[in-house]
Amino acid sequence: MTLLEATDLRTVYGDSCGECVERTGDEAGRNQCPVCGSVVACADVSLDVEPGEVLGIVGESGSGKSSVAELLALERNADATTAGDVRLRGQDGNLLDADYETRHRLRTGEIGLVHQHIRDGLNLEFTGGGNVAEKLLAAGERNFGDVRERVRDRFAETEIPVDRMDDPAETYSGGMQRRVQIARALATDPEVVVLDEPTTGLDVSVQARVLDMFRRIQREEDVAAVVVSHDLGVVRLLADRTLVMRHGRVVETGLTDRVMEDPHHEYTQTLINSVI
Ligand SMILES: Nc1ncnc2c1ncn2[C@@H]1O[C@H](COP(=O)(O)OP(=O)(O)OP(=O)(O)O)[C@@H](O)[C@H]1O
Repeated sequence: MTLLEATDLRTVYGDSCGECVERTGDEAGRNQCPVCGSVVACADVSLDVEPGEVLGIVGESGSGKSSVAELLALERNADATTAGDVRLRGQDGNLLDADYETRHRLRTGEIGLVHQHIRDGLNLEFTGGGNVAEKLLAAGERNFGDVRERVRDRFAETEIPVDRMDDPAETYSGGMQRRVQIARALATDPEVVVLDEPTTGLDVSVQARVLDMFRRIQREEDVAAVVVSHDLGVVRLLADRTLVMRHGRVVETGLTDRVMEDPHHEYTQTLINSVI
């Protein structure tokens, strides 16, 4: 049974004139409405994630990936800017319409998010361990000893030196901060984690180690994930299925191996050729 299902996700920045969606997208070759200037960050985006599956979302900068990630991670609710339907197995109704408390509960318990920018995902003045503990406390854990034990386990699993647990996160290297973010996202054993550009700001050798670490944990714990990246290599390494975005629309979707080896859409072909 599908774990996470999203239908017709849409985010439009600006006072939409009503023609924005039909005047933008892949065929129109732009994401900005020529009539009113609104930016259609994403529209008509539908996807599903099976339990334990990794879905990749790839596309160039500005193609709408983070906008989709924000909606999937329940960072936003339906408002004048956004629309769509997000459902999680075992939960009632469209979660974009859910009240604040329900979304907060799901964000602390069932859906983890690794933000693109460290500053959005971590409080750098807190200790590294405190950043992970905060998530457990928000989810209702009250026993200090259990919280510390859990943080220690997550540090070990994400390969952060446990003896740095009580140091401020701002004293960590970029790779360690990214690992803390992943440890935090996984702290409460969520059903699904959304990783938005997990390699941003890391040099290549650190990127590879962080991705290998995530892949190992993802497989061991069988947690589902949505991995958003402009980097085909990241998606190729992690994702079972891949969705390609351009100008706020999905232009191709399929098994990652198929998309990489036999891309159907001209844009996907260009993306792949630019890497080879
Ligand atoms: N707050 C905002 N106000 C206006 N436009 C925005 C806002 N946030 C994003 N956009 C625009 O929406 C479009 C999609 O942005 P989004 O961040 O979702 O793309 P992306 O594929 O994740 O790119 P990147 O990897 O560079 O973040 C872009 O054209 C962007 O400029």
